[in-house]
Parts: sequence; structure tokens; C-alpha cells
Amino acid sequence: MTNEFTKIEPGGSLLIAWQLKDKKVVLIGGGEVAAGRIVNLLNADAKITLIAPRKGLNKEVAYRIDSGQIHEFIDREYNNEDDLKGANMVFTAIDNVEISRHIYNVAKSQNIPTNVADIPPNCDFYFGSIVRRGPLQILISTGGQGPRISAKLKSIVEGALPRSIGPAINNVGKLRSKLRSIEPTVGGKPGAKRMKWMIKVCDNYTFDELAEMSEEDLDRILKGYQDNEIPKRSLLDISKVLSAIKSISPTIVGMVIGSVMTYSFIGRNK
Ligand SMILES: C[C@@]1(CC(=O)O)C2=NC(=C\c3[nH]c(c(CCC(=O)O)c3CC(=O)O)Cc3[nH]c(c(CC(=O)O)c3CCC(=O)O)/C=C3\N/C(=C\2)[C@@H](CCC(=O)O)[C@]3(C)CC(=O)O)/[C@H]1CCC(=O)O
Ligand SMILES: NC(=O)c1ccc[n+]([C@@H]2O[C@H](COP(=O)([O-])OP(=O)(O)OC[C@H]3O[C@@H](n4cnc5c(N)ncnc54)[C@H](O)[C@@H]3O)[C@@H](O)[C@H]2O)c1
Repeated sequence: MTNEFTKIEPGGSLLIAWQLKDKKVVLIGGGEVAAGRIVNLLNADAKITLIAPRKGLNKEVAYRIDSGQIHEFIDREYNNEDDLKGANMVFTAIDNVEISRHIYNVAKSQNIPTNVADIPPNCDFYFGSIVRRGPLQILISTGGQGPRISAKLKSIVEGALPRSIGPAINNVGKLRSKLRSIEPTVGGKPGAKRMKWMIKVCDNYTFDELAEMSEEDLDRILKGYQDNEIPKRSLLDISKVLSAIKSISPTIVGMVIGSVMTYSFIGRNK
């Protein structure tokens, strides 16, 4: 039966943006795969407990430890269940399948979401290739079918993104937080009005225009909120020209006016 609703395609993963700020994450292993996990975890502001013998550390992992980016470093092999205590997530990146499987079972008995590099059936979640532009993160997953394809697709996605996308999103974030400070109510009619207005703002300007907005532009746009209005782009441009003129010293303005007058005088006498 065909209808207007989204078609279900079973067999995928749930792609979500998991919040790990200040959460304890236990990572076991200190090789190349661990180095990649650390980058992703640090970008998510997680507090990493790393368990791996120093002698087997990859250069990048050693650098992360020695520069203080790892919250806790335990210089030995994984050796007991207490190693996972209090963890919000567990990662293994070791070259030993038996120990990996054992760690997975221990993590499961403690209800901790786990990723075991190399053994997809022992993963509650997979990694993917990540494209990053400031606040924007795009995850590419092939559901475990072709990790190298994910990696290759990354550069295609990167090349297709508008250059101004990061700063544009930053400005939308700023505007949304300013809006919250004048209308903090959660839900209800204010929430509906706030959302409708934000959609209008995002749809009214191009990414470049959003990216180039100054703090003053954002405040000017915000003034339209109460009456559910959005300033025309041209009004923002005019106010930019006016403030640019204001910032030029009176001498330069005088010189410009002078030369325009001279030009018109000469022009008229030709
Ligand atoms: C995307 C990326 C993210 C990351 O790890 O950060 C990632 N693998 C990457 C690279 C990569 N991994 C491997 C190769 C060699 C080529 C090849 O084997 O095909 C290459 C290519 C390379 O190195 O360039 C070997 C490999 N990978 C897995 C197995 C086990 C298996 O398949 O059974 C084996 C050994 C198989 C064997 O022994 O033969 C499994 C997984 N790897 C995943 C993620 C998850 C699925 C992601 C997806 O569906 O897209 C999943 C399921 C679990 C997980 O790890 O979370 C990262 C690219 C980062 C980037 O550059 O952007
Ligand atoms: N994305 C993926 O899923 C992916 C990609 C490539 C490789 N792999 C697999 O992931 C595993 C790790 O790869 P790698 O290249 O980082 O390996 P590696 O050999 O470079 O590093 C292994 C690390 O684990 C440490 N280690 C070993 N046993 C340990 C234990 N019991 N407790 C704590 N630390 C221990 C070692 O000291 C070393 O630091 C390998 O099995 C590899 O085949 C997975």
C-alpha cells in the first residue's frame, strides 16, 4: 500500500548525537584504533580513563596522556571487573579477541554501552566517519558493511558543504540563546511562536548571510520577534553601510565628500 508517510527501511542503525560531556568513559588499549577513539571522545568532552601498558602505546596516545588530555591513565593491562566501575561507556581497542569478548560480557552485566573494535556482534554501537565544521558533525555509516567506503565518502561530503556553514550555525546558536533570554518559557504558545519565528529566520537568509551577521545584526533581527517580523536583508545591508560610514574618521568622510563635489564641479564645467 502506498501512502504519504515515510517508508520504513529496516536493518539500519539509530544515529544519535550522544552527550558525553564530563562523563566517565573507559577505553582499553593504546594502539592506532585507540588513538582514533580518543580524538572522538575528546571532541565530545568526555573524561577518559585509559587502561593500557605504557610500553605498547602508540605515539599519539602517549602524547594525549603526557599532555594531560586523558583524565586517568592506568598503566597496565585490563585485569578485573572493577576496571569498568562507574563507566558510562566502554571501548576496547586491543589485539586480543578473547579478552575483548570477556570485557564485553562484563560491560553487559553492568549495563554499560560498549564498542569492541574488530567484533561487530559485540558492539552496542558502531563508529562512523565524521565530517566536522565547528558545531556541525556529520556521521557516515555503512552499518558495518564497508568502513573504507565511509572513509572515502567523507571527502565527497566535505567538498559538497557550503564554506560558511560552521559560522552560520554558530550565529543561529547565538540568536537562539538570545531569544531564550527574552522568552525563556518552555513549550506552550511561547514555544510554538519561538519555533515558528526561528524557522522563518533560518529560511529567510542564505548560509553566507547568516555567517556574516554581527552581534548588532543579531540584535536587530531579535527586535522583530515580538511582532513576528524579520528584517529584510536590504535593511541589514543599509544598517551595515551606515555603521561602516560612522566608523570612518570624519577626515576621510570629508575627503570623500570633497572629491565628489570637485568631480561634479569639473564634470559640470566640461
Ligand atoms: C569508519 C571508521 C570509524 C572509526 O573506526 O573511527 C570505522 N572503521 C574505519 C576504518 C577501517 N576499519 C577497517 C578497515 C580496513 C578495510 C576493511 O576491513 O574493510 C578500515 C579502512 C581504513 O583503515 O582506512 C577494519 C575493520 N573495521 C571493522 C572490522 C570488523 C569487521 O568488519 O568484522 C574490521 C576488520 C575486518 C577484518 O579483520 O578483515 C568494523 C567496524 N569499523 C567501523 C568504523 C564500524 C563500521 C563503520 C561503517 O559501517 O562505516 C565497525 C563495524 C565497528 C567499529 O569499529 O565501530 C574508520 C574510518 C575512519 C575514517 O577515516 O573516517
Ligand atoms: N575500526 C575498527 O574496527 C578497526 C580498524 C582497524 C583495526 N581494528 C582492530 O582493532 C584492534 C586494535 O587495533 P590497533 O591497530 O589499535 O592494535 P595495536 O596492536 O596497535 O594496539 C593494541 C593496543 O592494545 C594494548 N593491549 C593489548 N592487550 C591489552 C589488555 N589486555 N589490556 C589493555 N591493553 C591491551 C596494547 O598494549 C596496544 O596498546 C585490532 O584487533 C585490529 O584488528 C579495528
